[in-house]
Amino acid sequence: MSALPPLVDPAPELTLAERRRYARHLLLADIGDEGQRRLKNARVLVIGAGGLGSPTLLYLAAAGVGTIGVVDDDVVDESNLQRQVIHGTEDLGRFKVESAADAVTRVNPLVTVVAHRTRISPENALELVGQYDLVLDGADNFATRYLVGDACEIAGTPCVWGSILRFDGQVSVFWTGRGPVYRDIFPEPPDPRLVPSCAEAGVMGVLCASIGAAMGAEAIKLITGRGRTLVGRLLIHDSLAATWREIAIRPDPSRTRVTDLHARARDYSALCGLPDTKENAMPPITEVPPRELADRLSARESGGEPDLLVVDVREKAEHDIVAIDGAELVPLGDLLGGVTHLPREKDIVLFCKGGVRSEQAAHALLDAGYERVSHVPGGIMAWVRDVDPQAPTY
Ligand SMILES: Nc1ncnc2c1ncn2[C@@H]1O[C@H](COP(=O)(O)OP(=O)(O)OP(=O)(O)O)[C@@H](O)[C@H]1O
Repeated sequence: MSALPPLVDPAPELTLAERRRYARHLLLADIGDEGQRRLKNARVLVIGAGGLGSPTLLYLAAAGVGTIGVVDDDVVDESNLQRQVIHGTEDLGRFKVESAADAVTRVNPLVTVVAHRTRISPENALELVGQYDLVLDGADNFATRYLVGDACEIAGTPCVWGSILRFDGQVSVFWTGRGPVYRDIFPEPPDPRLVPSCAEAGVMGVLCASIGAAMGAEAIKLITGRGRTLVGRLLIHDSLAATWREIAIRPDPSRTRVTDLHARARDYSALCGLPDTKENAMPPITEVPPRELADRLSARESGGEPDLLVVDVREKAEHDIVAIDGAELVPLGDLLGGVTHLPREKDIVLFCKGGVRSEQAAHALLDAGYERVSHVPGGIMAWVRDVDPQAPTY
């Protein structure tokens, strides 16, 4: 097997407590005392304490990776617990980085965990990545994947990348100078209509363990310089068929290297949810707060507001959990794909779960020549909070 040189120098020595704890690693010829000391000296940044971040963080901690950074700005939601096993029911509503940091310390108090309670963005990505030897990308959106891939390319840092959707997963290692990077394999951001998120399409929870464990193994091999890594290979897992296959991947020599994250800010923000820079900002969409929408829907009931058309751009499965009476369901993909044509004379108010998809739908309608288009900031989650607090959330 052709191994890469170890990423990290060994720490001077292991303590007695460490020797006891890592005894089963010390027995392995390919880890042993030296490999364990390299793990002790390693600094690894995990992007996202969600589905993939959960198992990778727990296993990296258990394995004795000396410094583990975790970056996330989200809080634990009930719908996360089906797969984000680093969080428990008692952690609902807590910041994920805080809940994850507590879990890491419970698993292994000998490692240091650094909680970065923020969203990785073009402004902070290089500074964050620059503090670590290795990055594990467990984010759930393309904007972040491109951003993390670009930041790692600029910093020369290897990135263990994983992705999951429904019953399928993929994993690889991107490392400039050694093999391809994310943009070599996925040169252009995909059409947002073709890339549903797990929140829209669903994901089998246990898949996080399969892909997260593969990511953790790559991290250990990179740090210790043992085994054959996934540099130059993309592993594709179909859990329904119980197959793992691999394809060879290589750098694209014609690709222009990314050297400036800010120049790419539009790419990231256009994809999903990262803030636009001032020069790239799209015109703001008129906002209809939930209470105002409730008033307008009541007015429509009694004959006022005859032109009001409220459109829910979420998926049917989400609509089945919680809905707004009197709204019409037109999933974003159908709306953008032209499957459904909304009447131009209506006063259209769009909403989704949190306000991202409805804003995207609003821009598409305005681009298509519609004039009376607005959306509900914060989506149905804000509606539940402000208008219908008894309704279920997800
Ligand atoms: N730019 C980013 N910076 C920091 N954390 C991020 C960024 N993008 C995504 N994440 C985090 O990555 C994690 C991904 O987790 P996961 O794929 O399980 O989805 P989720 O957002 O928790 O759940 P759902 O999509 O079902 O609402 C989330 O906790 C999310 O907050």
